[in-house]
Amino acid sequence: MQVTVTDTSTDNAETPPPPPPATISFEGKFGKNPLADAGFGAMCRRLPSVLLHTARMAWAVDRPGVVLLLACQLLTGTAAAVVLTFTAQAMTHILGTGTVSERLHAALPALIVVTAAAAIGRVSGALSSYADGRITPLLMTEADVALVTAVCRVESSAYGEDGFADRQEAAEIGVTRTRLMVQDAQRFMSALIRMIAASGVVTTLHPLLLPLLLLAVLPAGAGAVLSARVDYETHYLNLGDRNVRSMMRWWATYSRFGDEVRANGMTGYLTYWYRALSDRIDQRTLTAAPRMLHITLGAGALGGTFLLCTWSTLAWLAATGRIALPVAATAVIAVQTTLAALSQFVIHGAALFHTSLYLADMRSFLDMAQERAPRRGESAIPERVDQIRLDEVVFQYPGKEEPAVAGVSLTLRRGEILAVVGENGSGKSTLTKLITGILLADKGRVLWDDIDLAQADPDAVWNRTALVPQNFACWPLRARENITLGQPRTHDDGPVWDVVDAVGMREAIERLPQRLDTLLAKELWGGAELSGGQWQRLACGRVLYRETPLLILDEPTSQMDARGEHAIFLEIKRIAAERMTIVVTHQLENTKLADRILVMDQGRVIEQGTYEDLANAGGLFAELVSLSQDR
Ligand SMILES: Nc1ncnc2c1ncn2[C@@H]1O[C@H](COP(=O)(O)OP(=O)(O)OP(=O)(O)O)[C@@H](O)[C@H]1O
Repeated sequence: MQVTVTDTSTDNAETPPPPPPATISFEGKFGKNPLADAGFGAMCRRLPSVLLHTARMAWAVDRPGVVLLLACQLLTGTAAAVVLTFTAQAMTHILGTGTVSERLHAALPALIVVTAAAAIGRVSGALSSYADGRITPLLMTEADVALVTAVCRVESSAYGEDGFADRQEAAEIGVTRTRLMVQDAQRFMSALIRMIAASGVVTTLHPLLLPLLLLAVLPAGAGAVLSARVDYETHYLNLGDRNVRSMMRWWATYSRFGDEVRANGMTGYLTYWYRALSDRIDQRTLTAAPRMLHITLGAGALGGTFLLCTWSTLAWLAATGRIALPVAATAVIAVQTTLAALSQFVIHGAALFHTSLYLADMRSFLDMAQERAPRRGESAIPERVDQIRLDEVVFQYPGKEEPAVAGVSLTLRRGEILAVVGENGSGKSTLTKLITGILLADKGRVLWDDIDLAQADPDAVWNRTALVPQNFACWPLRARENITLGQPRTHDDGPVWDVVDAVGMREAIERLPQRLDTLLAKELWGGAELSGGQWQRLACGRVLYRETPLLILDEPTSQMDARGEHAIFLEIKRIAAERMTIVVTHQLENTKLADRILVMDQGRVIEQGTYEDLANAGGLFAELVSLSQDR
């Protein structure tokens, strides 16, 4: 992905104007719109597979609904054919010879059939809508859940891949379009059935009429498909900008960042930025409008001309006595009905095609996510892990020049507390991600009791890890779930309160309106908010609750007061004998509790030892200690 920031500053302006949002253009395989080379024929050929896919998805969520829908479709089509055929019969009688009452009498049976068939058509139409109403919400939920599950399951390295987030955004739009999927398919099918029925009747009246009618509606169909293509092209061009815009929208409006936005005077720039990006998106959309107009006008003119030919032909056939007058009258109705069915057929075919473009994005993202799901092997990890060993481990983030971890070897034993220190960007967090198997080493191995993480079932590994990352989540869930999230439920709250005590949160939780049941999201009705340090205590409580053989805390106390910090480190020491503990910290005083300190620099371990050893060794650690004391 290439990001270009255009600078609009001018030499003579006193202060340069704010920079506009970066222009994002895709390169590589996502640089090419999948529709760019697709012709009209290719697009039409897509419809059967879309219908099949829709049917399969619908079948998976609601079989009775699909059966009902199909039965109603057939019934609607048959009813339409019956209406048309018997209307023709009734017409022949009504416009035939005899007195009015004789003619009406003769037409009565046909009229009764027409009324009954029309009623059946209406009822089955209503039942079709009911079936659609049953299937669509289930389908949307399935698609939505599939997307969320797929994203939660990918290897975490996928997040850093170019195009992943934008494909995800496209898939999100696909999920919302699922709403139209069954409706479009249903309307298309019903128009198809009505069209077949009506065209059969029209052909029996005169063979010339059907080809002429087809010609009259084809331009409308082609126009609708071309418009769908233009719409999708615009959507494709706007995808990157839309994605950035929705991210920025969240950051700018999320209440948790509201103070920073206001107190730093960011509101003006953020709203300017949002407006500028929205204008850019609108600009692309507006550029498409004249193209759409040309397509619609062209299709309308061509279709109108052909329609005129159809009516003229019908008039000519009647005037020259090639068809009888009652047949001509029937033909008028049949032509109208066929025309309507044909128009519906092409319009809904185009709509189905349009929807399918977005659904294809969803499917291709799900495939992409599936390809990026962990495939590491199934080696089990024992309940008890006694040792973790890193063997010349190297890891480089995609697109980076230098490895973040550049050949680290170390052994961590059960009962040991390891502190990892080093300057910003030295590779500490990346090292913890490699130890937990969130990232897999490019070179070297990470062994848990001789089991290589590259071959181990990741869920088994993560069931035995507990991690407080630097950027931990403040879950909009109840206080209890903020501690138990990821663990099986217990019968009572005893173990939860034990952890609450360990992180010194009892008083704060008891003051909440519903104690452990309080929803920790002030934005939501009945919710409450915690302070930054309290949230951090809760995040520490969450990992302590897990009782796993590996405990990793990355800057766990950066927002805590001295009492909170003291409580956490006391607890870490108390439970250390049962597990391996890693603490990443910039508070060098806190490393005194560690059995061993690892000092990292540019992805390498450059010093290790106890606090006393390192503080007197005259190396980087000693320098950092003296800087921290120099106030
Ligand atoms: N997701 C990522 N994608 C690309 N590069 C990354 C990513 N995360 C970290 N890096 C890079 O890897 C290097 C090491 O980062 P890491 O987060 O491991 O450092 P750290 O020692 O934990 O830093 P800090 O003390 O600031 O938390 C840095 O150069 C950083 O820019």
